Amino acid sequence: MTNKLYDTSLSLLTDLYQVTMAYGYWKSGTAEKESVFNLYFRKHPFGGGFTIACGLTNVIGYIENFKLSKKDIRYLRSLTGNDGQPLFEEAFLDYLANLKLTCDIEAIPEGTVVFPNEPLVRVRGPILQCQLLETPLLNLINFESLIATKAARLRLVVEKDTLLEFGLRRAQGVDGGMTASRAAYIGGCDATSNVLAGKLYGIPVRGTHAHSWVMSFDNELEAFQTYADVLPNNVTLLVDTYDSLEGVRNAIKTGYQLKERGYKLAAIRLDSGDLAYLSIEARKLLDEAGFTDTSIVASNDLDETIINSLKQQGAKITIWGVGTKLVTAFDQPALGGVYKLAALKHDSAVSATLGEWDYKMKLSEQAIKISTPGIQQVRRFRNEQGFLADMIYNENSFASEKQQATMIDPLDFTKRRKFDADQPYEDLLVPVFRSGKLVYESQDIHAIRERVQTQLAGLHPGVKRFVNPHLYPVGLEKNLHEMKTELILKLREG
Ligand SMILES: Nc1ncnc2c1ncn2[C@@H]1O[C@H](COP(=O)(O)OP(=O)(O)OP(=O)(O)O)[C@@H](O)[C@H]1O
Ligand SMILES: O=P(O)(O)OC[C@H]1O[C@H](OP(=O)(O)OP(=O)(O)O)[C@H](O)[C@@H]1O
Ligand SMILES: O=C(O)c1cccnc1
Repeated sequence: MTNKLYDTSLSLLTDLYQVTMAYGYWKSGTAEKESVFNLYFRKHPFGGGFTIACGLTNVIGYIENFKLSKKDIRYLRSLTGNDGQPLFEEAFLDYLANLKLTCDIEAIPEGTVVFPNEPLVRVRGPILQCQLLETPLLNLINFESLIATKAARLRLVVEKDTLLEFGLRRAQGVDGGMTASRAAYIGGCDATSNVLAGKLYGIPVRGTHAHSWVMSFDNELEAFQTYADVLPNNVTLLVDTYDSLEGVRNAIKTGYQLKERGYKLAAIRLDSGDLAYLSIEARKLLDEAGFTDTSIVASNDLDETIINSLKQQGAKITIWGVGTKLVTAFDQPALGGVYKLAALKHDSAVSATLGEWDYKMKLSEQAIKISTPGIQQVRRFRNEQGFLADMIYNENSFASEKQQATMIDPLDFTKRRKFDADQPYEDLLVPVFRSGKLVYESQDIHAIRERVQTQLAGLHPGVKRFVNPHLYPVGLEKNLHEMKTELILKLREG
């Protein structure tokens, strides 16, 4: 486990209703009933065409540390119902105190591009345990996937430029800041200003200086020169405290002195005003003075739309500092991931073979909210150019090895795609826990970050466009589609 913020047990990080339902299962004798739940989302964030799966490392940390402590149990014992009597009986609290998670968990590795309705995490095990995991899993996957997706969008816009995450001061609390720094790096940032995230997660840290540094001196030039004296090997000067272009001239004077000492003026930073105009003018001044390899950093409420516009305006910025709008996912503050029961084993069943499962689904007046039953896996078909389509199938009604497949478009059942048995594919869900034991080797954060870029390269450019992106094909395997349709009809009939 790499996320040391979660070293202590957070076993009560769940909604009360998970614990009351757990009590209900225990009391009615169904706690051990084997069930399968899927975690998925219904709509991409930010009106985009893709989402980046993120948060699995923290899920692993959470589950590995799952154990209700004596204090947790004491707290649960103190809870009362509306008659003032204890909510839970002692024997149940004993059961919880000795509870060890024994679930099988499959998940799509972090850094993978994912699409609506695909299970990102699949949990199979005693229903009481699966139920308790609903809230923490959603909490851990929703936010990190959201921020990683935001960062990936920024990366698409900045292309080869440097992208710095500056959000800690505006993040949603300590955990919001830490988690966002991790996910932002995975999504495509090059570094963070968050020193604790650097220490705990091994993310590169970068930074410039604030206006207060300049304001604490009698004049800007003295401030710049003192900074260059103290940290000659890390000089990025913030030039906009009084007058940006005058600031660039002072930075150049400081740069000459640095050159004489064998150092260089690494960059200047613009933090207000018209960033296109100022960067173009600053570039001219720097180039005329021979500082052609001094970079221009920009910050100030940036997001992917503003950066895109600045690039189109010919801004001479090559380092982008993005804070608030990245770490708070400003334009869409939550990913709407959900966790739904998809299968329940018959009482009589003793082993998991075909026919022993009751498939479960939730109906809704809103078609988008109808869940999909089955023990699901996601098969991603590809060719040399990239990803072709994702097909969700039920492991009990479709062979896991190579076979011809028919995928049905969920928006138009008459649209079908056939994939031959020799079509290259990858099954996205991989084993993470077996009977509660970790069987997955997590990749390091840098490898996960690289995975995001190779995954994005597999997508058609239309899917990555921000305005009305092309819909990447995701469908149900024919047998699963038929089972789902039958089940809907059965449930609607009565
Ligand atoms: N050329 C530009 N095109 C599009 N957006 C820009 C451009 N230059 C700056 N912006 C963005 O416009 C927003 C507001 O900048 P504006 O210059 O109006 O105020 P400001 O510089 O932030 O003032 P303050 O001194 O309060 O920081 C910021 O989000 C900034 O990133
Ligand atoms: O704008 P963001 O994307 O959140 O990036 C981080 C901002 O934080 C700093 O500003 P500061 O805290 O001094 O506030 P100010 O720029 O609003 O004055 C920095 O100068 C950036 O402007
Ligand atoms: O290092 C910087 O320039 C920085 C860090 C945090 C927020 N804004 C800017």
